[in-house]
Amino acid sequence: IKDGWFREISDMWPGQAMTLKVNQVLHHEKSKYQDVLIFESSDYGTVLVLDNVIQCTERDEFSYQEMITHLAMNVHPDPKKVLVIGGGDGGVLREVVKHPSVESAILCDIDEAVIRLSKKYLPGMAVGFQHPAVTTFIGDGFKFLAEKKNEFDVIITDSSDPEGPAESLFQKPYFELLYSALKDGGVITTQGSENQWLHLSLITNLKKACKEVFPVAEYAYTTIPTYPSGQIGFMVCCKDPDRDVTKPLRSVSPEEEEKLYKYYSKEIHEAAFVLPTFARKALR
Ligand SMILES: NCCCN[C@H]1CC[C@H](N)CC1
Repeated sequence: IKDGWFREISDMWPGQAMTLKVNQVLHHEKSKYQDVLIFESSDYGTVLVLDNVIQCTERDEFSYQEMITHLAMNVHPDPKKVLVIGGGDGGVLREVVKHPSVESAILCDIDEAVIRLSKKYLPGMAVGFQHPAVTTFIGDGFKFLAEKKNEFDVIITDSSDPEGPAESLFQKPYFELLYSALKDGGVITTQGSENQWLHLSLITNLKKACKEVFPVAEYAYTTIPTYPSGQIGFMVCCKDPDRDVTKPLRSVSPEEEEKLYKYYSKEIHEAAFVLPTFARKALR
């Protein structure tokens, strides 16, 4: 933080940096895995930063948390058992438990500090931990998954970026673990390494790795002001070769949508998979 501004400078997005005006630093510590910074911004509410990378802000987190969750949940006919890898701020859990079909929602995050500090400073996201169907594990998601076979209907990988503790969650062996931990017809979403403006080659490789493991693998994106270039993408994959993940299997009325969501809707679900020509060509 310099002269009252936080600057998200990283070699993952060369020559550009989101800056947010800081009112006050609320907490700063070195956890076992990463540097954890939480500050009160002037216009985006409380902000969580890990290793100098913005993870979420109170003002726009709903875009990411809703889309990474409901793009998966709404293309599964009856999701009962859900796993979240990462997601220590609790926002994805808050979204998962909006689905009445959910009997068990398990979260596995490697860093207890993120969970502890989200509960203290980000109550609007950490509310997800309070639901009775939720169980939380602290540990390496990669190792956690290796012991699970044919267990989950939906697995959401809500991780930080490929540089850091989440590195192994962007490689093919991880997608093989996801595949075997899913029941038949299971669905996964993962944070798709940033966006089409910055990392099109990374996304091309990610989609290729997913297609070697899953019969269905599609890339979708959402707009979110505080992520680099104002958007972030997701891989959405399914074990069922006949599932069209670009259209929700289940949806509610527009009135009900306005009660449940601030970003997601069945129209946005379909639009999220419509890519600009340069990206569509690269991801063909
Ligand atoms: N639930 C927190 C979101 C974590 N995902 C982020 C995606 C964009 C990245 N630059 C940082 C992590």
